[in-house]
Amino acid sequence: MADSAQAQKLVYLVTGGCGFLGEHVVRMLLQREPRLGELRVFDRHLGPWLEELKTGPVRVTAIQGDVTEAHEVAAAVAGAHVVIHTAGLVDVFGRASPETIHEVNVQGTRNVIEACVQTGTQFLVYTSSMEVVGPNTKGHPFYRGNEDTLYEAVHRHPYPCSKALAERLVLEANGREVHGGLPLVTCALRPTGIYGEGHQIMRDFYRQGLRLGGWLFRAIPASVEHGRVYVGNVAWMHVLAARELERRAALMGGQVYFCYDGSPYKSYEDFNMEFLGPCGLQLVGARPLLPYWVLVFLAALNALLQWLLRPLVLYAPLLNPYTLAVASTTFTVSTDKAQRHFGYEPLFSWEDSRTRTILWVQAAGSSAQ
Ligand SMILES: NC(=O)C1=CN([C@@H]2O[C@H](COP(=O)(O)OP(=O)(O)OC[C@H]3O[C@@H](n4cnc5c(N)ncnc54)[C@H](O)[C@@H]3O)[C@@H](O)[C@H]2O)C=CC1
Ligand SMILES: CC(C)CCC[C@@H](C)[C@H]1CC[C@H]2[C@@H]3[C@H](O)CC4=CC(=O)CC[C@]4(C)[C@H]3CC[C@]12C
Repeated sequence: MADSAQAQKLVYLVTGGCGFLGEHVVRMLLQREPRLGELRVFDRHLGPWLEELKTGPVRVTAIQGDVTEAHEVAAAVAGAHVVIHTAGLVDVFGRASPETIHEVNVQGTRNVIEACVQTGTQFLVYTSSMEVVGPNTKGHPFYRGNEDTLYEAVHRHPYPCSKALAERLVLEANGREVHGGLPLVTCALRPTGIYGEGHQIMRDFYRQGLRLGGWLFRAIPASVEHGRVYVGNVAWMHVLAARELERRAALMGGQVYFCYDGSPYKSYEDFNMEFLGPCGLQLVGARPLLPYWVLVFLAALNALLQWLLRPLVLYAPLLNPYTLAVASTTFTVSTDKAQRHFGYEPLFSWEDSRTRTILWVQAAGSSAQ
């Protein structure tokens, strides 16, 4: 990827390329990366939509594989110039065991790093999460913070623990010598709560509202701000970061970047209503209908039931002590680091992001998608 090879076509690998974010990264690369020569999409479950991409000018290679299998990862990485590692087990509901979450998120990331080192792939962008910072278990607010804001990051839940460990591995790997003698250049992107087309929890809230006759009931005070970012902008940030890692290796290598855009600061529920409202739902109550201690009790009861029922059935409701703590603690970012370091500007305005999401909720809510 030297100056003389400006026209060189590059091979990109996207792990988790069939997930909610991964699919947007894949489509964004195809639309906006002029140097793309081959796109490898690696996922445990390949989506049927990949077939339609194979007819375009860029070679799209679908690879069914598991990031926990080092040899499968190494085979997929071999010959790639850039890896965008989005694959992960996103589970804060207790569906998977802590061991499985660790295996996929930490060992999987270790496998990706080692594959880059062994095969000589020099550029790695990792999808981290706001959760590597917080909210912490003490419920301290993180109000319009940035990458340098001091915050007591205390993790107990397996998901944020795994993302924090994996992020550290990626950052520590920056500068390692890869096969061929060049240095590995890595960075980590930390999205806040991602929304947009394909957001399953949003679809679930919509369906639940429809079942309740069009009503949703406020659980969290409107004053609690929750950071959200549109999936198209998160994808765009990945594409830009991957593109600029080579040119700005000294500046970007080993750095973390929060993902941000023009989405407004609101509570989790009020933000969701930006989409669910136009789809005909109403949020009842200016204040939470239940006192907070009742929610704490219900969340604890859900956790107990999950544990008791585990031998018989998987009981994994949205409300548990961890999700309640995340939803009821202010966590918002305000930063321009990605703009300063690699020229990121959101590709989609808030109005555009909102419209696209509303159209998707309407379509997804009424189909079996
Ligand atoms: N959804 C959100 O709000 C946020 C997500 N993130 C991170 O973004 C990344 C993508 O998340 P989403 O798209 O929301 O999740 P997702 O569950 O929709 O996508 C993850 C993809 O990874 C694949 N995958 C899981 N285990 C795998 C394995 N062992 N081997 C190969 N592929 C595997 C899944 O099949 C899936 O296609 C994750 O790393 C997550 O931690 C970060 C912040 C917020
Ligand atoms: C009435 C209930 C208390 C409402 C429950 C909402 C929760 C299911 C969601 C509230 C906040 C979400 C999390 C947040 O957006 C940050 C995240 C980052 C990630 O990396 C993965 C997803 C998530 C943990 C996200 C999950 C759902 C919530 C807990």
